[in-house]
Amino acid sequence: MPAKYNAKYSLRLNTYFDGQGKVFPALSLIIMVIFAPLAVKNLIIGEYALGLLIAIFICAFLADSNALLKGRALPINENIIAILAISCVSLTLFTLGAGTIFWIFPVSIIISFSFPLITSIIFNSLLLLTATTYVFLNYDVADSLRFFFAFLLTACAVHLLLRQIDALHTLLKEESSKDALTGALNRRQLNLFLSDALANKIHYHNDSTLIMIDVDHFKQINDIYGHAKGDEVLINLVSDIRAQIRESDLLFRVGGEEFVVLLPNTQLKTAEKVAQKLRANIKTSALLDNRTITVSLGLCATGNGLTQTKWMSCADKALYAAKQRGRDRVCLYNLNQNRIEDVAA
Ligand SMILES: Nc1nc2c(ncn2[C@@H]2O[C@H](COP(=O)(O)OP(=O)(O)OP(=O)(O)O)[C@@H](O)[C@H]2O)c(=O)[nH]1
Repeated sequence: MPAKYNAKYSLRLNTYFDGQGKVFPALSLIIMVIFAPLAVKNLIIGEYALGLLIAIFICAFLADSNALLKGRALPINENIIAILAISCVSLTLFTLGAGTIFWIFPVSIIISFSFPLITSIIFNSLLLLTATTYVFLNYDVADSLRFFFAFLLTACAVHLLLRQIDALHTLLKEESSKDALTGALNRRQLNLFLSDALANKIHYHNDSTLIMIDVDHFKQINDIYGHAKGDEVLINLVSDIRAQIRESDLLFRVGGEEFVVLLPNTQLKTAEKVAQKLRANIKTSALLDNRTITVSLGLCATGNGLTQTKWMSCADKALYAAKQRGRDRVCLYNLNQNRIEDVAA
């Protein structure tokens, strides 16, 4: 996956929504409604320290939520927010008494949803320790045990639920990034990776090369052998290309019988050899019994001032030229001289 997906947001709950930052602002509204009156109440009854702590927690949470909503880095570390929340509910429990013990549960659930597993175990253990200590000091051992296991059961149930959500989320992301027929990455992914490759060129001067591949006379294959056989050819073609390229190279399906291979950190000269290898290999592969299938390929490497659209259009022009010049060949778009050249076999 491109770095874009993970870089900005470390909060678990937010990653389910692709970092759109809408979950925490909603939570902050709920926290305002619940915690603001509690802060005011404590200040009125003279519990200034607790009142102030709750007010600080609300402000910190609002600041982070606002940053998430605007797509900025968190001004206050999320671990500090969690420690503030734990301190607030624990101190409230010790100050206002057993009636406030119920707040431990929603705070624990929010922590589980927000933090990676190990961090949430640490924070929840802290919460459990302080609350059980309160019950033990004010009630008896049996009540302490009852509370301890009720909390543990809640935490385990939430954890199991989160594992399911995580698995489904991963599956959904994978499915939505791939073409259903061939399993190649889809066009949306191509746009993300192209912009990463262009950024790489701008910041680190690393070249990448785009190879556009189109099956020759594919309509004939469909017409003669049927659509199902045509599909089979596309599936075989993808596994054939995959077998020829490196792990770090990326294969996308961008149209019916049109594919793109992105070779990150690869200069044009190397890409020319890869393209010729792909062409020769596909020609000799048994993609469809008794029939030789060929492809035409268009190449374009990153250049200065290149945009995503221009990059794709130059590779497309090279592919079009390869078709025009007789198919089963590789052409490249020379950005320096703005012209299309044949790539020697
Ligand atoms: N089997 C199958 N066929 C598809 C799929 N997507 C598009 N096609 C077919 O691919 C064919 C593409 O035909 P054209 O664009 O005319 O290109 P071509 O016949 O390959 O000719 P050249 O590209 O000029 O060599 C069309 O007949 C489409 O119906 C698909 O998912 N499966």
